[in-house]
Amino acid sequence: CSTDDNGGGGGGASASDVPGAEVLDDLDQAVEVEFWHSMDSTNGQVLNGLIDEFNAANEGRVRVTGTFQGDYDTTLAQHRAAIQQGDTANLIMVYDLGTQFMIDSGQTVPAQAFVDKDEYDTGALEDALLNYFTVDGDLRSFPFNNSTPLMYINRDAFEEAGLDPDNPPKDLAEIREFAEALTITSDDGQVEQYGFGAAVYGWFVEQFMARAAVPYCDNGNGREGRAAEALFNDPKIVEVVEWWQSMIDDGLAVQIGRSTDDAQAAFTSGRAAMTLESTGSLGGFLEQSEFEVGAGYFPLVSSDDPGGSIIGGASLWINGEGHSQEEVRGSWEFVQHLLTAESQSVWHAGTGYLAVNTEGYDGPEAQERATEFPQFAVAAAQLADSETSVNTAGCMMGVMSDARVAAEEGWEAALTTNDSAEAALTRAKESLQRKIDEYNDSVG
Ligand SMILES: O=P(O)(O)OC[C@H](O)CO
Repeated sequence: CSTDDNGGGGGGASASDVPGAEVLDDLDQAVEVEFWHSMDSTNGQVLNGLIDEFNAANEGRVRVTGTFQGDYDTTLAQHRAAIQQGDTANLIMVYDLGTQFMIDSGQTVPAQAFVDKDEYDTGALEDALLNYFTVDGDLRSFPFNNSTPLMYINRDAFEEAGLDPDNPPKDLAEIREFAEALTITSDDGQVEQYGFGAAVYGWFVEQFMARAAVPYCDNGNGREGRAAEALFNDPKIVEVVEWWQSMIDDGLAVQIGRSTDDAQAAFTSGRAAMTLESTGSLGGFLEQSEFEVGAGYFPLVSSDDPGGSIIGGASLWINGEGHSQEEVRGSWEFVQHLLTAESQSVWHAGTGYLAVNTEGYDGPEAQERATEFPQFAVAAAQLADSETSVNTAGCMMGVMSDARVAAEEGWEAALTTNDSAEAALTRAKESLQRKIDEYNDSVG
């Protein structure tokens, strides 16, 4: 989560001082490329299809082995351990929160080195994404599975409740209003369908703050200098957590906890008629739901918030340290395959992730999907509607993954103890401080 016009205050290595920055013209021997990623289920199948296609076209030259390493946190943790052991994969998918760490770690060949060497045309790549992954004027990683968060609805449930599925709720007050109509309780008092249910997921805290135009961390969201403090105990988030609590207390929302898998299951099983998730869940939702799935913009906290959303998902980093130049070249060739218009059409249509190469939207798979399911256009429209600002760029901080965990802990504590939302979030913020300080001391 970085933008060049925001200065890249977090700093880090430049394109020229990262190991392996010399990119070969071509390959003169066959190479194996180990690719660590976090895509499973529907998305994993689509990715495997793209890997197989590349391998078939490059037989005897480059062979990519993709391995699912677990969720984003787990993959990054494995990568940190691999750095210590000098045994990193050639190519790694790292989520938005790992961006600053990846830059600071100095293990990767900056994407810019490949672009410059091969005069690779980035013209078709989504501008907002290029901007997002550019720091100090250099593209640092390649966008691939990028997203914005959406409000998902069960269109059948909306129709049964007399609600218009083409107009999903836009803010917290409207979600509550809709949930009152959607919640169904049986004669014996059991809730058969909750109006709403979503995970206590720190990504949503980051997104609610962006939509309300408040920064997540200090020093211009970490872009004017290193972020030294998280700000997620902002009154806007206090309001979200209090609202969440009241939705559960009033029987309108199912209490889910921090598992996004549980939240997805609550939605696809019909237990919750509205949820919050990434556009990258759209393909899976369509596959797993027996009802018609609808999608709208991620909600505002209150109707007068300006809106905007932070780009989510992950990007691809090519490790240079400890790898031969042939492997680096092979990794780059595979990345180019993933970024073609043809691959992006398949990827977007299969998963719901943005087509990072915007020509992918014109591909046959993407066109067919768009005709059948207009929901596939919502994330791109939301991105286009988001003004680039320090808030929609997101916080740049080396311990962002710890910050997300702390925010979730504070939010969950407010839901499960007698602590007020403000007290729980403030305590969580304070518990994070030592990690921020230690990280900043370690990178100077
Ligand atoms: O579910 P994804 O891949 O869209 O990622 C969402 C968040 O950006 C992860 O930090």
